[in-house]
Parts: sequence; structure tokens; C-alpha cells
Amino acid sequence: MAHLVQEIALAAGTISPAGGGILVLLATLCSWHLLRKFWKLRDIPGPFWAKLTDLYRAGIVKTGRSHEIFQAYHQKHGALLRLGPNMVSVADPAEIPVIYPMRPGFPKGEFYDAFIPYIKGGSAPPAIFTARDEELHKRIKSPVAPLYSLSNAVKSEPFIDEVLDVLFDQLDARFEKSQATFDLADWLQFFAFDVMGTMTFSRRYGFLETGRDVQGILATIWNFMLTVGPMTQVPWLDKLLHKNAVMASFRKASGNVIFQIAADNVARRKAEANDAPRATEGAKTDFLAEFLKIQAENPSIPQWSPLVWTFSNVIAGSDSTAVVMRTTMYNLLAHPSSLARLHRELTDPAITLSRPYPRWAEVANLPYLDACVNEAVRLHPPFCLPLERVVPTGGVTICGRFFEQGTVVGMNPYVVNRHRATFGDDADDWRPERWLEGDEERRRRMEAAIMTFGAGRRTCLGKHVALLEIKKIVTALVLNYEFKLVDPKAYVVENSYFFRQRGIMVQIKRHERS
Ligand code: HEM
Repeated sequence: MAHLVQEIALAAGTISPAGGGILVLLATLCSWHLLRKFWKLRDIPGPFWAKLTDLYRAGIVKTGRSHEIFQAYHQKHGALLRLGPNMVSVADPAEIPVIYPMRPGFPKGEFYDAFIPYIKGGSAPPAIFTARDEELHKRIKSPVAPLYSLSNAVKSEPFIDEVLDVLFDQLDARFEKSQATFDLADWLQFFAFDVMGTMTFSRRYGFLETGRDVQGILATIWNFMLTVGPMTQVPWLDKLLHKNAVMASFRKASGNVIFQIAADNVARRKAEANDAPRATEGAKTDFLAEFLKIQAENPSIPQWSPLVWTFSNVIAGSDSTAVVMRTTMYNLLAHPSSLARLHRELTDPAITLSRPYPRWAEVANLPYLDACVNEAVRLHPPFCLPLERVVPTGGVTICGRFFEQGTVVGMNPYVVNRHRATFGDDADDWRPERWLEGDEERRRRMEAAIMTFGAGRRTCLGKHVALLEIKKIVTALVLNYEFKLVDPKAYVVENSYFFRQRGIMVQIKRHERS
């Protein structure tokens, strides 16, 4: 190939023999580099073009259907699938502890840089979720991790009840009396954002009161995801197109808008004495008050920490929770037998649930509710591309094959959560009953194979907060309203790493006894 390049260049008379020599050298180095990269993983099956360039899988992500496409590739090729010159997707849940261990030493890949907004003079500081440097990750995560424990999260329950009040008032006023059809998917998103705003800065964004996307914040976040999704697959292209001073001068990155929401709230709290946080009856203040207190007590914590902690809550904790609420509600409404069984469980005379909204302690361990939430979490993971990690020094063996250090490996929650040998041949279907069948060992195996909240050291910090919100709203809605799913076909899903849904078109009326 190098010889050919020189021949062409000389024949065209465009360069001197010395220039030709340099060209040959460059072409040889390039060919050697490509061949070496290709060769290293040559035995791992996958689509032809994916073996040559990361652009191929970026193109798949751009289709919005990457979950189905990657699943089909795994069905065709098996547990190991080559999705890039240096990237392998792994589908066997037995490998979860290998790729996502509890100890440090299996770091996140460049994938995560795509989420860090570019700001003037360089990138914004990394959040807990995006930090790739494991020392830095420990420094910014350890001080706040206890705030997300279940015992602490539960103290926020009054905040959720307060937002439930607003939601129910709006649903009654706008849709119950008029019997107007509306998109429950939108309202669950409004609810999740306003809950996280209340928990984080004692402030609602106003989505519920206005019934719309105030200041286009939600659209901006989705547009950010549409850009970021494909860029996670080709970090060099992201740097070229978005993360440099030249490109930043042409356009405003949408990630900045979300960062700005966090920054405005931190600045307001620091500046305004009358912006004091409210405390719940359990003396729980909002996250921001706790973040600022932690920083004040630990001068070694970076100055910017409260900002990135707040940013983490907004970006990682609002839309994701809304997605699981939607999956649960849509499937309950599309499967009336599931809804009837859940309603029976909630109205069983043997248990007493508080009205209008059950308390967490009353719904934390209801078998059929748990089965429905587990099934929703399994079927539709809100973050839905392989969660990429870099093989550490010394290499690692996965599915019996040794991988050199530096190889990028990852597991896709959508694919792993449908592992047939673990979940059964009906793994694509909604069937909460699967969580109630078999022995404890089978159930534990299924739970350990769910990748929706990630796994190991970098597992989701906000899982308890999310489950608290989800169980609270699902039980409140099912107990208080009768739903009619007006157009089941209106429900559509779209994946750009963030895996969202739209179109839960319903009519509601109050249950007679509520
Ligand atoms: C159903 C809702 C949620 C889902 C499915 C979810 C999912 C995830 C996943 C998959 C990861 C790990 C990503 C990776 O390894 O690449 C993660 C990390 C994280 N999540 Fe969540 N999340 C949810 C809700 C929340 C909430 C409510 C909060 C905050 C209140 C939150 C805060 C975080 C943080 C801070 C991390 C980074 C943890 C670390 O890197 O150490 N998440 N989440």
C-alpha cells in the first residue's frame, strides 16, 4: 500500500522523491497501526465495518434503535461482540463482577468525556458520574455518598408528598373533570424533575404548575443527549467537533444549559440569605444545603464540588427516574391483569395504606409491586449503551478469552437484562410474575444480572432515591385513579444513550373510594 501511495504521488508529479519518502513512511505507519488494532481482536466476531472504525457504531447510535441492533448482533454472534477496532461488548451476566468490580482498577473509558460540557478555557470539572480518574472520583464521591443511603433518602419523603399534592391538583383540574386525553409520559417527567428540584434546591422548576416544558429545559436536555449519544462512541470526533475553543465560539453547547441550572442555584443559595432551604419534619434539608455544609467542613474538597454534585443530581437523577415510572405505568395500563393484581395487593384488607399517598414504610416491601418495578427496571434501562471500561494493566480474561490492557470492554444493560438463560425465553416480554417464581437462588441470580443501575464500584448512587420516588408515585396513581389507555400504539421509544419514551395517552377518573 505504501509503495502504491508513492507511485501515485510521483506519477502525478506532485511531490519530490524526499516528500514521497515521507509519505511512504506515514502510510506505512498508518497501515501498521490499523493492522495492529485490527489484528489484536481479529477472532472476536462483529459487523465488518465496526472492526475498522468507531464511526460505524456511532452511526448505529444515531439511528435511535441501537438497543435492538446491538441485541440482534449479540444473538447472531454470541456473548462477545466486536463493536469497534478496540471495543468489545460483553453479554454474559457472569462477567459483571469481572468488568465492574467493587475495588478500583478497572476505570471508565473516554466514553464519559462526552458528557462533560465544554466551557470557556476548557472542560467543566467532572461530576461523580463522569470522573475517570479514580483518585478524583473517590475524593468527590466519598463525602456525599452517605446522603444517598436509604435511611437518609427516606427523610425526603415529605418533599415527594408535597410534589404529589401539586401533581394531583393539576391532574384533577386539567384532565379529570374534563375527561381530556393527555400524555402521562410528559406528566411523569414533570413530576420527576420537580421532585429532584425540590430535593436538591428546595425549588420546583414549574413544570407541573404550567403543564409545559418551562424555558425548553427538557427539550434542551434531550438535544444534549442526541448529540452526546453518538459522540460517546467516537471521543476524538467529539473533541474535534465540540470540545475546543474554535468550535465553542460558533455554537453554544447544550450541556452548558444544564450546568447553568446547577450553577445558578448554587450561586443564589450562597448569595441570598432568604434562599434558606426548608427542612422536612425529619429535619432533612435539601441536598444543596448538605453539599455546602460538607464543603465548609472539609476545606480539602475542591471548591467546585457543590456545583458538580448539584449537576449530578439534575443530569443523572431526574429523567432516568421518569423513564422507570413511565415503563411501569405504561405496562400496567397495557396489561390490565397486572394492573388488577397490583390494585388487589394495594387494597387488600390485611394491609392498611395511608391516603391519599401511601408512606414508604407501607409500600417498601409489597411482593407484586416489587415484581412490577423490577420488571420495569429490567425491560427499559434509561441508560442504554455499553457502560465502557478500560482493561487494566496485566489484562483480563472475559468469557474464557484474554484481553490485553487498554482494550475497551462494556456491557449493555438492554442486552444483559434480556439474557435468555437467566430470565427465560420470554425475556423480551412484560411478565412481573417471573420475579415471584422459583426459589430464592433463582431470584438472586436475576437480581445480580440486572445492569440498569450499573454495577460494582461505579454503581448508581441515587438508586434508593429513585426507587423511593417510583414506588411512591406508582402506588399513589393506582390507588387514586382509574386509567383508560386511549391509544396504546402512540407509545414510542427512542435511544441516544438516554433511552426515553413518549405517548402514554390516557383518560383518568378518580377511583370511587378515593
Ligand atoms: C431509575 C433511575 C436511575 C437509573 C436507572 C440510574 C442509572 C445509573 C447508572 C447506570 C449509573 C452508572 C453508569 C455507568 O457505570 O456508566 C448511574 C450512576 C450514577 N447515578 Fe444514577 N440512575 C438513576 C437515578 C439516579 C438518581 C435519582 C440520582 C441522584 C439523586 C443518581 C445519581 C447517580 C450518580 C451520582 C452516579 C455516579 C456514581 C459513580 O460514578 O460513582 N441516579 N446511575
